[in-house]
Amino acid sequence: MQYDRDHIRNFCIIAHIDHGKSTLADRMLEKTSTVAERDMEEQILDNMDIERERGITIKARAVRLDYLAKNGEHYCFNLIDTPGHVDFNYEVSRSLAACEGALLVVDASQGIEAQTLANTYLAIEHDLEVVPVINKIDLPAADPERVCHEIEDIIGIPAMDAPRISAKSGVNIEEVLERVVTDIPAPGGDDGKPLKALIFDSYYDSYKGVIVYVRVMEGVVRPGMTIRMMASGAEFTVVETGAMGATELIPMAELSSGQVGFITASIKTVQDTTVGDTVTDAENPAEEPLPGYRKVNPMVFCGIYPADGAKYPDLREALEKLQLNDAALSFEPETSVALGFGFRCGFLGLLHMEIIQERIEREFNLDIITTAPSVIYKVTLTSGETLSIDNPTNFPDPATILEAEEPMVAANILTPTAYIGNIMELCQQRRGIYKDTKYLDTDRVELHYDLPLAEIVYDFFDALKSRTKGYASFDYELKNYVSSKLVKLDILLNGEIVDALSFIVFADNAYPRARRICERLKDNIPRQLFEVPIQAAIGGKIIARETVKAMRKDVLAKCYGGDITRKKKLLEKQKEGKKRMRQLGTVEVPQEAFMAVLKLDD
Ligand SMILES: Nc1nc2c(ncn2[C@@H]2O[C@H](COP(=O)(O)OP(=O)(O)OP(=O)(O)O)[C@@H](O)[C@H]2O)c(=O)[nH]1
Repeated sequence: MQYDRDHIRNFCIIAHIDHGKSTLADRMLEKTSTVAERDMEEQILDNMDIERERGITIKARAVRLDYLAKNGEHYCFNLIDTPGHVDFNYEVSRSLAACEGALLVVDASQGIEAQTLANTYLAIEHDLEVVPVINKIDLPAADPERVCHEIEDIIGIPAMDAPRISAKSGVNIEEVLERVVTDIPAPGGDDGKPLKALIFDSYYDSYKGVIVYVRVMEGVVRPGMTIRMMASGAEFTVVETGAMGATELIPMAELSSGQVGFITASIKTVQDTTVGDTVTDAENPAEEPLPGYRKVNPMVFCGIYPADGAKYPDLREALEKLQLNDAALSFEPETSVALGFGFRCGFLGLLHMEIIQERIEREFNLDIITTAPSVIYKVTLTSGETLSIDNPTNFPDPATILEAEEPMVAANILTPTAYIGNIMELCQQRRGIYKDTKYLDTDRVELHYDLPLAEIVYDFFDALKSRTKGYASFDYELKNYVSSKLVKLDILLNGEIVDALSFIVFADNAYPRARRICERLKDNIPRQLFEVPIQAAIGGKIIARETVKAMRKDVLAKCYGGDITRKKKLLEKQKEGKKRMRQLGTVEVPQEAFMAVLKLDD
């Protein structure tokens, strides 16, 4: 069906995690018969397995719906799904830039939370029309009246007549669809101008190459045209253009301004189609790209090694395949004395890192060992040279360092007032610098802290949740680099440095941290045939020590009598048990030890 621009609505759904964004999207697909009910798999928009299991949306997706409104006219809805986690904030901002409006879903039992605010501010910044929707009215704890007031008081947009719905049981979904028609403006744009299309997502398809999701702002794009990516400069000939159905791509002769759709052009890698870039016509290029493009840099790094060294090529293949679809994932080969050949991998944040690790293990069936996550430190040497260090092993000798700097983030913590004390204590422990407190209403505040990224990277979010019974939410963005007293802590097992366990720590915390790590390693390393000293050292000076006592474990001891098959079985079993162990020098270390080192919070 053809729609004129007045009958197009481009919008997204924004919400705090778990407030029901994906469920509402599914209901809208159903009600507009975009997907027949029998084909309706739970949460079509979340189409990765892990997403479905974890119930979180990782990548932005878009879908086109045809809606027959009460006024008897057909409307084309382009619904753009946005990721819901702080790691993916940039992708969210690009998805918003593709829209004219946003449905703001708020859980009627929870009210406004950190991501609700963060996303709403982003939407307002992008001049979107924000339409509040109160969800989960079926819950006994639902208090839609209070939540409407909250939206008016805190965000400052009218909300008293917001649709009150239950996305789960399908109550009042029609009302939401009508609001999209009446409240969200139609897109603008001029087909006569040179092409400008915003890339807001892309993924790799083994038949068509990269499928680029775009919002056309000006001009027209059609098959046969030569297009240029304005940031990367790469040029391609368009093979196909069209719209996104819920389960398939629908080819169309062209995409004109105001429309959301896809382009294929035999593009081999998503690196050529970075989110936020502008697609233009190579023969009649736009003068300026669309605003807001940013190169996304990984913030957190860790080493990934195959548990079985022979699987190194398989690990490379897995990472290459994952990267086809994930421009934010970076990796390069590295070697560790302890772990052999592996890769240094860069991620947007911890969630992103966990997702990639999980996918390598599940989708590629590889056992891997990951080293402690690290941020990028900047070091200026006495020679004047400056270094970026993403691997603790490369941290230079303290004597050669003039200045070391670490990344700071501006953190935004939303909490009921009852937990302010607990949170301040936690932030203090993590070297946070208090900025200010903003009272949102009588029982809720927003705390602002500057925190070192290294201190929140591993378990800050969990620690925050446990100190606030899950009520606080948290959001951050990279702020700047500040000078800091940093040292490299080395761990020695049986007198040998294990490079994969080295990490960088704030100098004043080095002693307690070293002691704690030695204790943890002692708990995690099983007894061996000989006594194993565990030591922590800074630049050769030992600052903590524990010992794993020797023990001889003879698995055959129980096997008196000579049944050889039983003996074999026991030996096999012992071998199984060993698989997850790693020989580090002379000592066998289980995989868990690598992560145990990082748990700061007891
Ligand atoms: N009782 C009730 N539960 C709901 C309703 N809508 C969604 N849920 C449930 O809330 C949980 C989260 O819903 P999702 O739609 O996955 O939330 P989301 O906002 O998409 O979450 P992310 O994708 O992780 O940001 C799921 O268990 C849903 O079944 C509702 O109207 N009532």
